[in-house]
Amino acid sequence: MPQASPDQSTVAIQCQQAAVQFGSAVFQLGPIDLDIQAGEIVSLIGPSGCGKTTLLRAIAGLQPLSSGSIQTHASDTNDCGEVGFVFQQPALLPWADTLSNVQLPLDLISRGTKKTRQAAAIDALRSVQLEHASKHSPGELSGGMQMRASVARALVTEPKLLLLDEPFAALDDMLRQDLGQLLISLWQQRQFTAVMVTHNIAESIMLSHRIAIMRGGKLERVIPNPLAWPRDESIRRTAPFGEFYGLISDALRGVESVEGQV
Ligand SMILES: Nc1ncnc2c1ncn2[C@@H]1O[C@H](COP(=O)(O)OP(=O)(O)OP(=O)(O)O)[C@@H](O)[C@H]1O
Repeated sequence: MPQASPDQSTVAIQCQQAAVQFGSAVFQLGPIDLDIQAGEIVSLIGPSGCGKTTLLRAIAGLQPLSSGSIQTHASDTNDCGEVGFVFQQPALLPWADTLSNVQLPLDLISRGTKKTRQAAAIDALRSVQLEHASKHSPGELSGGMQMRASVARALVTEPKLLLLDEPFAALDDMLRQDLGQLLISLWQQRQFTAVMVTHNIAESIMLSHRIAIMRGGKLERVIPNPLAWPRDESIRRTAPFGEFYGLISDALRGVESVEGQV
C-alpha cells in the first residue's frame, strides 16, 4: 500500500549550522538548521540570489561547507545511486537514445548486469509513460517528454533522496501541472525524500509537505503545508488552497502574518 504521508520518525537530512562562504564574495549562506524527515518533500522558495541552489548543492555534497554540517541518509552509505538530481534543463546526451540516457546512472555506478540495468531503465521509462520513446533520441522528444526522461533518469537508481532545481520552470503551465502530478504519483510508489527549488508558489504548495522561505542566504521560516496529501489539481480551486497561497505570498514579501517553524 502506498504511504499517505512522510515517516515522521526518521530524519533524512539534517543541516546543523550549515554555512557556505564564497571566497571574498559578500554572499553568505546560513548558518542553517533544518531537519527533513524521510519521505518528506520540502520546497525552497525565495527571491533570486537568496541561496536556494547553493543550499541544494550543499545538501547534495556538491558545495563544500565553510562551517557546520549536513548529514543525509544517503551520506550514510557509499552508494552513488542514493541521490537523484533533476535540473531545470533535462541535460540528456543528444547522441544517445532515451533508454541509454535513462540507463546511464546505472552504467556509471556499474550496478547489476547489462540486462538488469536495461530492465530497470525500461521500468523507469514506463513509470513516466515514456516507454514507447525508448529508441528516440532526445532531439526527437518534446520538452515535456525530455523532462520526463530526466525524471526517469533521476529515479532509475531508486534513490532515497531526490534533489530538484526548478525542474519544471522551462515548461508551460499545463505541462508543469502534469509533471507535478507525475511526481506525486511516483512519490506514492517510492516515498523518496525530496528537496525542490522553485519560484512558483502554487507548485510549492501542490508538491511539498513543508515550504522553506529563504532570504539573503538565511532560512527565514519553514511553513508546514496544511493541505491534505497527496493532492490533485482540483485542490487549486479550493478556499484553503487560496488562503495558503496568500499566506506564502505574505511570507515571501516579508509580511509578518504567519507562524513558521524551523
Ligand atoms: N560558485 C560561486 N562563487 C561565488 N558566488 C556564488 C557561487 N555560486 C553562487 N554564488 C552566489 O551566491 C548567491 C546565491 O546564489 P544561488 O544560485 O544559490 O541563489 P538562488 O536563490 O538559487 O538564485 P536564483 O533563484 O536566481 O536561481 C548569489 O549571489 C550568487 O552570485
